[in-house]
Amino acid sequence: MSPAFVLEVQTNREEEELVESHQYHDGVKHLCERGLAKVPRKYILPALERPFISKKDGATNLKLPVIDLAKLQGPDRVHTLKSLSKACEEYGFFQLINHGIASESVLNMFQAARKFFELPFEERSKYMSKDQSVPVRYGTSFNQNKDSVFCWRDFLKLSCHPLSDVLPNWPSSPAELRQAVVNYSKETKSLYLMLVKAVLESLGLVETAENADENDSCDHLEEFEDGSQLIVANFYPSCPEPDLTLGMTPHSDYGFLTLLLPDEEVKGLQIQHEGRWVTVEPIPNSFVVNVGDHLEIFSNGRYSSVLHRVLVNPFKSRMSIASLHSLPFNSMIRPSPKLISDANPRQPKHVQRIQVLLEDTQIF
Ligand SMILES: O=C(O)CCC(=O)C(=O)O
Ligand SMILES: [Fe+2]
Repeated sequence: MSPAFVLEVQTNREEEELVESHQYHDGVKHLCERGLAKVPRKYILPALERPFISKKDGATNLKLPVIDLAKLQGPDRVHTLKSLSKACEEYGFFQLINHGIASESVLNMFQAARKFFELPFEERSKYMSKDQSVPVRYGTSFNQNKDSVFCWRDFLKLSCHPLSDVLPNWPSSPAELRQAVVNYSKETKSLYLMLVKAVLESLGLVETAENADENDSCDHLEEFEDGSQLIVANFYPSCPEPDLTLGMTPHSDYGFLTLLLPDEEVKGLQIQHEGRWVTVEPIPNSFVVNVGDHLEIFSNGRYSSVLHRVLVNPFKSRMSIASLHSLPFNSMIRPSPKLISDANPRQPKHVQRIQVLLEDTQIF
């Protein structure tokens, strides 16, 4: 074979890959709409990273520890705080029931997000951007600018703080989206603040509700009130070969807490627990809440930001809505001094696990 011929074949292949990779950047939904019988090479994970490599993986469904918000606010608070602490230490996850957010608000949020994903590609693609700091971003995979293998997910990310600044940038279509996200983000923010208060209390950083000096606990909460909030709508189309790819590859969330509404009909979220992948069984009308990297750092490793991932399936698309919360942009996240002691020294290893970092958040 002449060198010129080899070069030509190589160039053609590179060109093909370029054309292909452009298609992949348009998202999985767009790709599936054109009909797919097989998973394209770009989404095929190396054999050892595929979802069903071990028989044990995913064989068990897991009922996460349940925290009842109504009990957290009543006479059972101290006992419930202990359960909260145990869940954050042992699982990094819990399900929150009786959360008080109206089902209408949840439904409207899901419906608006679903309608967004159903818009023609030209409309959705207006919000594609490489810039991670923009207040609205439609995209695909985990980080499409870095991933060598893509995951089977499209997303819409809406920055929610401060609302008055970001709102004019949010998609104007579908018509109901802005109002649905405003309502939902306000409700999840106040729920998050209740949970943060409980978390601080469970770590012994504020006094129990009955004894607390109002001003003292408010001081602590101010930074959290002004914190960042990102709402992420995830869409995972059904997949012809689900054992070759993942909706989201193993990751931990960057913030303090994530309040997740998983699809109630379609399972898919798996967490790493006791050395294996287990599938979360969502309880209807509840949130799945997880500890993020910033809380792991802040708690000096007492609470765990646990790896999780998402399976896809050949039958049905899946949706989830995540609300990720942390301190304001540019804040320093470091272990609370009260949680560092000779017996529990500062744990630098916990800082290294951060995988998704808001660009301006410093961690040291
Ligand atoms: O779709 C899910 O159940 C999980 C989504 C997730 O992990 C995330 O958005 O960070
Ligand atoms: Fe996550």
